[in-house]
Amino acid sequence: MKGNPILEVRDLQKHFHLGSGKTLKAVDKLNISIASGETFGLVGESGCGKSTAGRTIIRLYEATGGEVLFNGENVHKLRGNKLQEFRRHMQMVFQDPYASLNPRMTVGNIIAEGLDIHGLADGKQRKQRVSELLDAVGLNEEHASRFPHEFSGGQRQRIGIARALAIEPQFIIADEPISALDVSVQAQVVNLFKKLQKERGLTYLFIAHDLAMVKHISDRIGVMYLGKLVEVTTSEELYANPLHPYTQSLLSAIPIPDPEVERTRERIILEGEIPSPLNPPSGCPFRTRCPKAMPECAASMPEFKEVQPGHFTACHLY
Ligand SMILES: Nc1ncnc2c1ncn2[C@@H]1O[C@H](COP(=O)(O)OP(=O)(O)OP(=O)(O)O)[C@@H](O)[C@H]1O
Repeated sequence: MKGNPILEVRDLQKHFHLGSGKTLKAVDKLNISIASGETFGLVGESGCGKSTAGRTIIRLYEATGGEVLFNGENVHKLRGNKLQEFRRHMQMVFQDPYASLNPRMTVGNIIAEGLDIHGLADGKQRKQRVSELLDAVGLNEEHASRFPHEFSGGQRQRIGIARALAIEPQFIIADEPISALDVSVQAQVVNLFKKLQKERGLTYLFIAHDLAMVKHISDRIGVMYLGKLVEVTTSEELYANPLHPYTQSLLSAIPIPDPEVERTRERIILEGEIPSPLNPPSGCPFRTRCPKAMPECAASMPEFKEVQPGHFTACHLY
């Protein structure tokens, strides 16, 4: 990690208590530090707890346990003005650019919502800010009077990004912001995130299930499985030297454009489905699908530790 942490997540837990009296541990003792100006990619299959982690960090959900420190302050203890201030500094971009924009509001009013809530600009100044924001995300000021349905998926996500930027946050949680978009526009939106980061010194938590795209934006990547982090390291290191068998299988599923390499390389096909988080396996949560599982994997949960400089994993092989 480069620089001082802006966000520190310590032993974060989010449990859902279901009607049946059962408890679903969607996020189980998550630890992440993110430096100012860094992009941390959080990846894993559907249902592993990525969105719940993001929503608990930004306090859309109350945490069951652990803490989230933002600029050194415990987010889940903030009240009143301090909470309001935190809400200004951390914003979220959602996955579905169709569902997350109010269809009855003009684009200008959607983008200015944060300015209105926080009383940051009105009249001419508000209009000016909206037009600057549209420009920053590659749209133009005429778009302000239109409605979301008049735009393509990629353009709508640009509007969602402009809305998040309006109150000049330091930190953005992007929850699968490109998953709903056509492959051809995914790279454009990733490039927009990168450009905005450079211009504004933003820090990102970038949530994705697709390891291929996340590589292009992340400085470091954390891989999640059944509510737990199984591996964290830099993007380059994760691709060059994945340690956890789960990461190895995710990487082996990414197609390689060179047919000769693609034909000869080994694919790791995981057997079975992800176990239900309501009834997780004993020991390591991945052991029921792991091609390298050993008896001790059922007996105890491996410790999450630094096995090479800056490279952390939770696996009994190391
Ligand atoms: N509000 C909720 N009430 C009960 N269970 C929930 C709730 N939200 C999420 N879950 C459960 O928590 C687990 C983690 O879900 P989450 O949406 O965080 O995963 P994810 O990795 O982001 O998946 P996806 O990419 O499909 O959104 C899942 O088993 C899910 O069913």
